[in-house]
Amino acid sequence: MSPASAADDAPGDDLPRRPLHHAAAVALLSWRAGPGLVVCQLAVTIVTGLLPTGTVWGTKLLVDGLTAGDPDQALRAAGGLALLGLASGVLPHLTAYLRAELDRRLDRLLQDELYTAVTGFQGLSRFENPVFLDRLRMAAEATGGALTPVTSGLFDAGRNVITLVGLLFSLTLLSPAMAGLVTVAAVPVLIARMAMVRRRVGVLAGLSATARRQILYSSLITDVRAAKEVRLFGLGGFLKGRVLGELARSQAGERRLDRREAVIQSLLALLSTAVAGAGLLWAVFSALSGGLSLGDVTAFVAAVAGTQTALTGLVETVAGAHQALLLFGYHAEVTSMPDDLLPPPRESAELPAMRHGIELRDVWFRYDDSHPWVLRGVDLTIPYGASVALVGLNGAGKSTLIKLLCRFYDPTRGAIYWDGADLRDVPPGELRRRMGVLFQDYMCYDLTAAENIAMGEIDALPDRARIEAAARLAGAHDIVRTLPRGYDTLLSRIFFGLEDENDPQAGVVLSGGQWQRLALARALLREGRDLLILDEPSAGLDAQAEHEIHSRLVEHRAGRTSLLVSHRLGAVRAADVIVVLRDGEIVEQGTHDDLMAVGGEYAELFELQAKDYLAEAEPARTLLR
Ligand SMILES: Nc1ncnc2c1ncn2[C@@H]1O[C@H](COP(=O)(O)OP(=O)(O)OP(=O)(O)O)[C@@H](O)[C@H]1O
Repeated sequence: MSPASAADDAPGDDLPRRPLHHAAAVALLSWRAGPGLVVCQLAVTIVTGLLPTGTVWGTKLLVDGLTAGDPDQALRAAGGLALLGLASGVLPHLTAYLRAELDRRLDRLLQDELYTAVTGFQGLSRFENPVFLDRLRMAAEATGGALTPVTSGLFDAGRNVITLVGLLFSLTLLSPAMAGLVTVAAVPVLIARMAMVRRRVGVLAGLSATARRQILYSSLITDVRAAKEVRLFGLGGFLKGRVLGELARSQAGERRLDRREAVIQSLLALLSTAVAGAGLLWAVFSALSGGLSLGDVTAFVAAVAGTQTALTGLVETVAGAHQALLLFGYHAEVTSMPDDLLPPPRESAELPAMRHGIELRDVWFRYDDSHPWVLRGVDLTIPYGASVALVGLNGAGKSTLIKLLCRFYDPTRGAIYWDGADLRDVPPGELRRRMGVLFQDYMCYDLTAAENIAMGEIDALPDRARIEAAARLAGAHDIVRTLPRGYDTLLSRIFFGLEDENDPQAGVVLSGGQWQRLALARALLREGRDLLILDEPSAGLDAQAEHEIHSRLVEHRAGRTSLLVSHRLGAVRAADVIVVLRDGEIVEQGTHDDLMAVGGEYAELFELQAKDYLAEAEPARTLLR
């Protein structure tokens, strides 16, 4: 296993720990998101936290003033209570606005951090690792307002603590024993709730593989690319069964959890009721024996209820925040992961323009320790200015070799040198800027034709002449020209805006070969790069287009360092060097004539293809006659 994937798997599927550390990180992020908002919320929190204590004492003064026949005290208390009532009515709205605004800013920051981290991973191995993908999904769940229980929770907890201190102080004046009992009774509630939260997040994390499969199956039901086969092969029922099966599995886990929580919550409610009941009995007996005034009893009952409410609120706040913090733990984990290429690429190193070429020295590669070798001791030179063609049967390792040249992975053993510099010492961004690449599984972007080509070099987007030149070279210009809005035609079934939706010519769907030409134009837009790599550039093209494009490419590649992968051997015969790969090993290399003279694997494949073409041509000619 590569060091990066080992780090991704360890320590298993357990939950990120250190909730207090994460709470501090969220507090710091909130401060970065809006220091003014945080200060305002703090002020509002302190005032709101003192409101219940003020109300308890205001009520006691009012009742005592009324029973003692003291109108001044009663009126002052009533006025104070009215002000407290006003504050209780207004402050929640102010709090809600401040929270929402802080959450919006925090969310932008979190998403920025997450996407910066994910786009910063230079290799591909993470994105093929299901453990990492699960963590990424959990990390993404920490955005979109999921951290509200933490940000609001920090203030809510502060408010509840202030309320509690005030009420417990009042309660201690009336009955120290009762104050102690209420506090002690809250401890098991807190412990039980925390355990419940940890368990819930643990169960949800354990179900993430189920959720991943559920998403996979349901996307197959709705994906336009799968729609043809799903209908033709009648796979709808099968896929639906899979989705519902996974759903039932995840719901069973959640159901067990809900039942367990319902039982524990009921027991905790019983405990709170018993404590409140005991307090009420004590107050009644004390009042009957003359130990407490009517105002004291009112204040006591309100204080016990207020304390229990504040304690329950505190426990719920902490529990909710704890759950969100565990999600934030995944976010913190993903955003602090080191690069998956080890050792981390040096950002400052420069890659000089190519002078001599690229050399693979005894390169061995496998995707993972558990996978078989894909490349076995490859020694290959791509000389500067030469066109090299790579051929071989399916699975021989051709695309893998290209991925290593782009440094999406590092060789497991051996090394690749660019003019003598080990690719491990070259910043991947710098390396990739030197290349134009057409991948076998190229992208079709839901963007305009011009944008689809400009994706190869986004700075060239305003330069229509350059885009057109690349399109001409790839044989795409005549196709794009005839589109309803030429280069500005949206290539998509999905319409972006309402105005587009009403335009019947808004989105255009291209054929496979037409997409192929656009993807080729994208690679050719990166003109003047040191290395041009084309992996099956004519796979989807008709015979005429293939011939036309290959003739142009032969011309274009002349004098340029290039690597061409193709199964159509007629297309590679003009290459300076043809390399035959079999099961990850180079078995032959030389010019077309050399290899034909040797009569080995290349010659055999070439003759086979040539014979097929001739055999196909013969009946066609007969038919035409
Ligand atoms: N991401 C991956 N993870 C694990 N194994 C992979 C991965 N990509 C390719 N392989 C395996 O590596 C081997 C070589 O695949 P590769 O795509 O390099 O072959 P290829 O020569 O380009 O084949 P083709 O002519 O079919 O395109 C195959 O056995 C394939 O299963």
